Amino acid sequence: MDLYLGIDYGTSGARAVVIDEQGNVQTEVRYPLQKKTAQHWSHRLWSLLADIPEPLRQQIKAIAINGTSSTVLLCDGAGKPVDVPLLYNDARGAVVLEQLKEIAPPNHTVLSATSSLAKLLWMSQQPFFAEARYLLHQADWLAFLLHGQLGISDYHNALKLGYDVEALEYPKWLNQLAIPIQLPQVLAPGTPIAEIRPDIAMQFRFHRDCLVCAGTTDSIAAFIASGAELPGEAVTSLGSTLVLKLLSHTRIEDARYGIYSHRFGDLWLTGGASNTGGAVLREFFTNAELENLSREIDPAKISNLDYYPLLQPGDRFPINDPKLPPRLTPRPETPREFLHGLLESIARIEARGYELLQSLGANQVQRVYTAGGGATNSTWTAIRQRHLKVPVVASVYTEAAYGTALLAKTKYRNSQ
Ligand SMILES: Nc1ncnc2c1ncn2[C@@H]1O[C@H](COP(=O)(O)OP(=O)(O)OP(=O)(O)O)[C@@H](O)[C@H]1O
Ligand SMILES: O=C(CO)[C@H](O)[C@H](O)CO
Repeated sequence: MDLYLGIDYGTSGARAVVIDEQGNVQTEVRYPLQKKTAQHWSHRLWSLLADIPEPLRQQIKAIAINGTSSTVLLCDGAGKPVDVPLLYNDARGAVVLEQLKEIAPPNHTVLSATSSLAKLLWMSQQPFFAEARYLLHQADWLAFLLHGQLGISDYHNALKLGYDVEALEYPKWLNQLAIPIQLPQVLAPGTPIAEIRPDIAMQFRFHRDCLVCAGTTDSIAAFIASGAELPGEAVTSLGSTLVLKLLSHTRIEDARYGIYSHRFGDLWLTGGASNTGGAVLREFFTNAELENLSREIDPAKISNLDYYPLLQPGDRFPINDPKLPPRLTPRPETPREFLHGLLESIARIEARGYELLQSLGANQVQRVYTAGGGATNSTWTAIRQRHLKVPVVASVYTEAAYGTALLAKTKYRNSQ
């Protein structure tokens, strides 16, 4: 039997899913991510591989990995990180935005405090930069651990670095930054890169010809897993963050609102990512409280509490402002009313996001699939449907790792 392994690195956890040729799940493994260091990521990678039953491991033909979008790190010529990674929502690049504005086209995706290019420019001005040879995304570095080749990425991860996903090259204006670093060579997501390193094949008993493929981002992987495939179909990832992806004939880029488009076959995956979402809910409620209190909420009733739920100042989409203050007051008397206000407010932000995408030219939303921890909340689904005014359905598969395994399978098959 030929099998395919997809690995997902999200905000709170790392997961692995093995699927067969028919797309059936053969096994699923998960670990929490507790530290924001590359060393912790690598420990988790070895644990995930070790937990896949050996008979399955031996039949895996291709592996792909997804990571959080715009989580980047610098490493030396041997692939050793020279400093801690900068996570997707790290906005310290705000201080270099004026410099970037002088060279990047107006409204370009990189003109955001959290873009990979803003992070790279910021890092290039730090003392540790002297040791750096390569800039890699989280998914690139994890795949490197398996295939051993440095400096390779995919055009989903490379979008926020400024890579031109239409012309399939780095734009000329990027050279003006003259940052002395090796930017990754960019492949189509899922492209087989190389066979798994022989020592790793030996240690974990993978077949020697198992291929490691170029990866993607966590939210695109969730989109692939969802079953959405037609223009006008969208996927909201309601995990720690709120991410919108709408399949469209039209490409849209607008840094004012943190809107960008990923290349997706012959179409565009338009959308944006907000810092609001489940991480704010988790700050105030346990998962059990979320379930129990949600059941007591009447979703047909509108909560007039108008929050902008954030854990710290700054959002990326649909308001792109690294200083945007959280708004979590007034605090009502009961936890139920407070939760109702939070769910309603996040639903408003989601609806505002889709309205913006459509007003800027994306296809009209026909249906919204949902992935992530928030997808299980039927009260929230009903509130969101009231705002979105289109059917809101659960994704066919909600695990991003499943989408990444599908990507590996499809690209492996096409390459044979
Ligand atoms: N019943 C619920 N209603 C609403 N939100 C929930 C519920 N249960 C869990 N959540 C939220 O879902 C989030 C966890 O979902 P998920 O595992 O998809 O998050 P994630 O951290 O984004 O995942 P990833 O690690 O893939 O990035 C938590 O932040 C939690 O607040
Ligand atoms: O930036 C994002 C998607 O474009 C997400 O917020 C991040 O990947 C974490 O899920």
